[in-house]
Amino acid sequence: MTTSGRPVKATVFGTGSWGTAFAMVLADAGCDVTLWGRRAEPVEAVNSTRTNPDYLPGVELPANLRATTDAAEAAHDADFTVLAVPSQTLRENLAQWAPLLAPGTVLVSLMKGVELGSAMRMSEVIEDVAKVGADRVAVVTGPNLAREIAARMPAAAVVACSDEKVAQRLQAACHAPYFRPYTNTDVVGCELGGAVKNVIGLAVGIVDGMKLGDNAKGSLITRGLAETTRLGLSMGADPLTFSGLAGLGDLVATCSSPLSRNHTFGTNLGRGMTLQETIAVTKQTAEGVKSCESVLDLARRHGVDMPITETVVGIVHEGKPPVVALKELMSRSAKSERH
Ligand SMILES: NC(=O)C1=CN([C@@H]2O[C@H](COP(=O)(O)OP(=O)(O)OC[C@H]3O[C@@H](n4cnc5c(N)ncnc54)[C@H](O)[C@@H]3O)[C@@H](O)[C@H]2O)C=CC1
Ligand SMILES: O=C(CO)COP(=O)(O)O
Repeated sequence: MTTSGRPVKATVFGTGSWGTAFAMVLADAGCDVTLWGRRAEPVEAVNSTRTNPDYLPGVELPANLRATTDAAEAAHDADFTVLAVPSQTLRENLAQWAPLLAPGTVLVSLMKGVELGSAMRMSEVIEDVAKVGADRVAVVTGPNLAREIAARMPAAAVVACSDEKVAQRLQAACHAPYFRPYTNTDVVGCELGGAVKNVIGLAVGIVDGMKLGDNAKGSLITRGLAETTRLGLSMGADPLTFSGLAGLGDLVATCSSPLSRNHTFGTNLGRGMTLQETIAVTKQTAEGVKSCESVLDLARRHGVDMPITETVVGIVHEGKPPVVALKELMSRSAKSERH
């Protein structure tokens, strides 16, 4: 309930896997939820059959969740405006929605990417486009594979906002029996954890596809977290964030799960599929494919060495064969683990 005595109103823009699953979490936590979709078909399916067959087949959605294609209707009066579109289209999408936003609404990013060109994190894009301060922007992240959440399997998550009180309000709004959110005020670290783990997930997928074993996987996860932490430190993040849900937690889930699109994308490449073939069989957003370039851009702007990210860019965008890329990664000059 809000202080005015009515249920918390949340709107989720994006009827993809995570947008729909998180709308379900909010509804199960007692919010009055509206889901906005650009296509009429999934919106009608949500309203008439309580399903979203394209993105969450077999999942029955709660009754206190309705969908619309009308952005003004969706945005009206929302306490929380949740954004769940691909990272690279957020700027263009939000520019259309910004004039419709409810005064005082908190904008919540579900996205795990970095904008190409500007190298901006999603919360920065939101502040820029919606012209709101950091205290009105929150991030939800952590080990939250949408299909598991939609099956109401247990998970913890992080809700991050520079204003702890806002994070606590969002925490209360999305705390469902199977979804346990923790607050954090380190927005930079939480966002970097999510965006970079998609890149490391691609690398681990490639190694899995090449059947290189679990030592290789453990090594990549650990060194992947080391380079994420290096980048985070250079950008003012709290290093502890990376050993939490937004860092290690998310990395472990993605790198072990066949449900992860980034991991699966990498596995297909590692098995020998070409980039074009892999893109053709990938029906949903695998953010790391584009964000590996913007993460590398960010690393270069901050003078940080990110060899695994660089290797992924080489394979995904420069046509480097995985065997060659791996050989180069392994033959880098010897270093201290603290580097
Ligand atoms: N699926 C998952 O398990 C999780 C995903 N995320 C993040 O959530 C974000 C959204 O991912 P998903 O919902 O999984 O993606 P998805 O691929 O399942 O859905 C994307 C949604 O965006 C819409 N869309 C695509 N292009 C668009 C455009 N140009 N304009 C407006 N809408 C457009 C699609 O119609 C769809 O509704 C990503 O940043 C992802 O990294 C975060 C945690 C879990
Ligand atoms: O971020 C995710 C889980 O927390 C989902 O990962 P994928 O985008 O790789 O499916």
